[in-house]
Amino acid sequence: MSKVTVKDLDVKGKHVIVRVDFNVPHKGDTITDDNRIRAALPTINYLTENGAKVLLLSHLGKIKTDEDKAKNDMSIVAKRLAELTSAPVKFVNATRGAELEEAVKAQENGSIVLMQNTRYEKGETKNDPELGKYWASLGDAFVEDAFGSVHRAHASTVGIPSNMKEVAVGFLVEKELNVLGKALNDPQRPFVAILGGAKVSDKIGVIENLLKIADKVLIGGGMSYTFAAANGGKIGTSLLEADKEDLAKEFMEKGKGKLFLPVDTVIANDFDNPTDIKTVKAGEIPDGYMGLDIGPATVAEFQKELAGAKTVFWNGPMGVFEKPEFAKGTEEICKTLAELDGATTIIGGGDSASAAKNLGYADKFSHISTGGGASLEYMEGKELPGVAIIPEK
Ligand SMILES: Nc1ncnc2c1ncn2[C@@H]1O[C@H](COP(=O)(O)OP(=O)(O)O)[C@@H](O)[C@H]1O
Ligand SMILES: O=C(OP(=O)(O)O)[C@H](O)COP(=O)(O)O
Repeated sequence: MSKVTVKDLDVKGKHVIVRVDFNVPHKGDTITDDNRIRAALPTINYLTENGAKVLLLSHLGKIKTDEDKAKNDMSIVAKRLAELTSAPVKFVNATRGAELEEAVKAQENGSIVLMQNTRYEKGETKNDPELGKYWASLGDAFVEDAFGSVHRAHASTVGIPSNMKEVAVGFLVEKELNVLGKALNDPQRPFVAILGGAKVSDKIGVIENLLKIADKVLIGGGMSYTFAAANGGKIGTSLLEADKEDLAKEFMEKGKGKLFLPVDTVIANDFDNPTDIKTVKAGEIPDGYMGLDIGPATVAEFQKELAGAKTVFWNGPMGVFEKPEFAKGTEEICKTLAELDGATTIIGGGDSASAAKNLGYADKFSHISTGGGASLEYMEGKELPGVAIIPEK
């Protein structure tokens, strides 16, 4: 079974609304990573080259105050998009009303209108039925290509397609579903998952599901200390979610033989100003010290478990990789994955994707998802509302 795709639509001369994820990191007016804009280009260019009149919708940032609005003006994305595509791009500083409607009406075949930030509308994140219906009225067809946002049931991701007949996924969503879907439903084995990051509570669903599906689950990062504590280890002032210790115990019980935890850890006396850094065995952290990275013995152990893997899914750094003193574990794991022979290697967005990019290994991975939250929810086995709303062929 596969979803209706943009290729199944007759788009010539039609107004096609495309929900993209242009939620790009930016400092002031400068976009610091334009990957999400580039990732949407195959769909955008296909549509313009085939004579569609394209209306692009996206959110940018989280909008609570007027200051948030000013900081997340979509016009900065319009400028970058115009540099990346040969189709004409018109930015409309409105999310509804005459200016937007007239700009859409005046479109020539093969042109693009990019609307202001969808979250300038309060009804967007509430999936206000009136808003979804109104946006749907601006087009003849709808294409869902915002993979990073398909776990959100918002007016632009779910409201619009619920009000339209001609709906499809774009090439980016199609590719993400193919790669992640293969790992989840029919992985080449051995399938090894590496999970890190700060908190167990953010990763409960994914640990649970991957313990069922993967052959091995390797756990590092801040969340590994809750497991160490649950094992009766000493963890000093490391990150601890005491209310998740029982769950960690349950995971260790269920995952016997396939769940691997750090055997050593890099510790420091202070997070902000570490003056004493050393490596100790896991569960033997002295009082007043905190664990901030996996140690070299853990790297070696994880490398052993990764040897021969045919599918790898990685989400979450192994330590506080933003600080060079505690980045080694994440760097070594990233390098190991980049060098794995004949394996499908997938990064589930977020900080692990930034780490791979910063280290210059991005092109060594089979797939780096454009969605952090979305890829995690998918790997948890959850239904993604923005995908569910698009029919199967
Ligand atoms: N041992 C640790 N102690 C404190 N924070 C940690 C530790 N290991 C990793 N982190 C932090 O976890 C954060 C990333 O976690 P998370 O958001 O769950 O990952 P991702 O974005 O890849 O899903 C990073 O900011 C990193 O510094
Ligand atoms: O950046 C995003 O999510 P991600 O950081 O989980 O990849 C998406 O654009 C969704 O944004 P949101 O979490 O504000 O709804």
